[in-house]
Amino acid sequence: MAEQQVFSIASIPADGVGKEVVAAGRTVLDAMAEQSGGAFSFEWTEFPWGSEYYAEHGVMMDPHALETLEAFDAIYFGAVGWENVPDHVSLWGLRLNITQNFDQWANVRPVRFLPGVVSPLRKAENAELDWVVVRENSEGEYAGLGGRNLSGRGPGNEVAVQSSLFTERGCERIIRFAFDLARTRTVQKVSSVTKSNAQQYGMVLWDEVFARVVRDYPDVQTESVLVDAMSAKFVLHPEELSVVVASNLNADILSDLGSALAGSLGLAASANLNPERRFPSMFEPVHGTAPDIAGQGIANPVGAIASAALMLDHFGLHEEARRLEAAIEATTAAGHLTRDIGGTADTDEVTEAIVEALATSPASA
Ligand SMILES: NC(=O)c1ccc[n+]([C@@H]2O[C@H](COP(=O)([O-])OP(=O)(O)OC[C@H]3O[C@@H](n4cnc5c(N)ncnc54)[C@H](O)[C@@H]3O)[C@@H](O)[C@H]2O)c1
Ligand SMILES: O=C(O)C[C@@H](O)C(=O)O
Ligand SMILES: [K+]
Ligand SMILES: [Mn+2]
Repeated sequence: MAEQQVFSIASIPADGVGKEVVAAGRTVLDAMAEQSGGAFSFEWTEFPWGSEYYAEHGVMMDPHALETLEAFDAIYFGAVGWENVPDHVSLWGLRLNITQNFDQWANVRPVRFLPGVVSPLRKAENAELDWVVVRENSEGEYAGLGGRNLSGRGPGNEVAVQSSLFTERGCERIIRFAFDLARTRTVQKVSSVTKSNAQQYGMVLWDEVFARVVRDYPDVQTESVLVDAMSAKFVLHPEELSVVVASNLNADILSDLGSALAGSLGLAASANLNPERRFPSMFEPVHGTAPDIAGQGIANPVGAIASAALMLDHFGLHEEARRLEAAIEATTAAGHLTRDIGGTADTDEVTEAIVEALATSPASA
């Protein structure tokens, strides 16, 4: 028998529904390991970092957290943000602390339409819709550059500067990533998104890099679209999309729009990748902590479980990743739906249904 593959995963459920959906994802992955008959398994270490940790320690994560996390094969993340901590403190203290320090510069966010889930898009009824947002995840509007109270102008006159950073290397690596991804897809097309009519420095640089990189991929269709027009295109002509590459903030917004069009924020998966594999990559649902429904056991676990499928891909377990995606589809098709997508099932029921769907499809390993 082949040697058992053991993957060590740091889980950081953090806050709100993050805890509920990470628990669901772990249940599913452990069931898959069990079904593999010993071919692979997951060694979990859970970290208590997040807003409750902040209340106790005054920091979002342990001061040595990054050193600790470096040893893992991957990070499985929930969501961060709660009312006791300002959102910019919790986000920078946890999610962005990890993505930026581990140079997880490519954030892959597929927009997937699932059987049995009603989309608010009329087009979804008669077109095969399937696209992926590639988010630049290391610079742009999230460079963290700026400051407040620059010259002590006195009460009522405060000023703040928030600068974007665009580097030629940063643009080039994410644009090439988008093209390489497009080559693996049925429709080989890359749509580049900026706002370069107004943002005349950084986003013009992005456009110029895009125009240069395009020449290396003559087999791939391309377009350059302004972000306001792209948001309309998501709604009116989504069938024309395959890979959509955009800066950090623009892609953040577009990916929530994409999830909503597919039916709910609770469905969308994401991978924060360090493609060089110098650091661990991090897998998390696109959504946040959903304070309005947290603690009730009704969160949609599909986004987190589909993120686990992206993690399986990262481990090289591609057939298992496809098997998990098929199990998610079988589950929604059979009507196991949480409330956000019009059903009545709770988190555990959907999770169990996915585990059962896996049990009836043969393991590949
Ligand atoms: N990556 C992250 O950790 C991340 C992402 C987004 C927001 N946040 C944080 O989360 C907090 C809440 O932010 P928000 O309200 O803007 O966005 P949100 O994604 O938490 O919630 C927006 C809406 O989507 C719904 N929703 C989200 N996930 C769901 C799920 N799994 N199942 C069913 N419904 C779901 C919520 O109930 C809410 O109505 C803030 O503190 C914010 O900073 C964190
Ligand atoms: O933009 C962020 O980093 C927070 C959140 O909105 C996300 O999509 O991860
Ligand atoms: K998240
Ligand atoms: Mn977001």
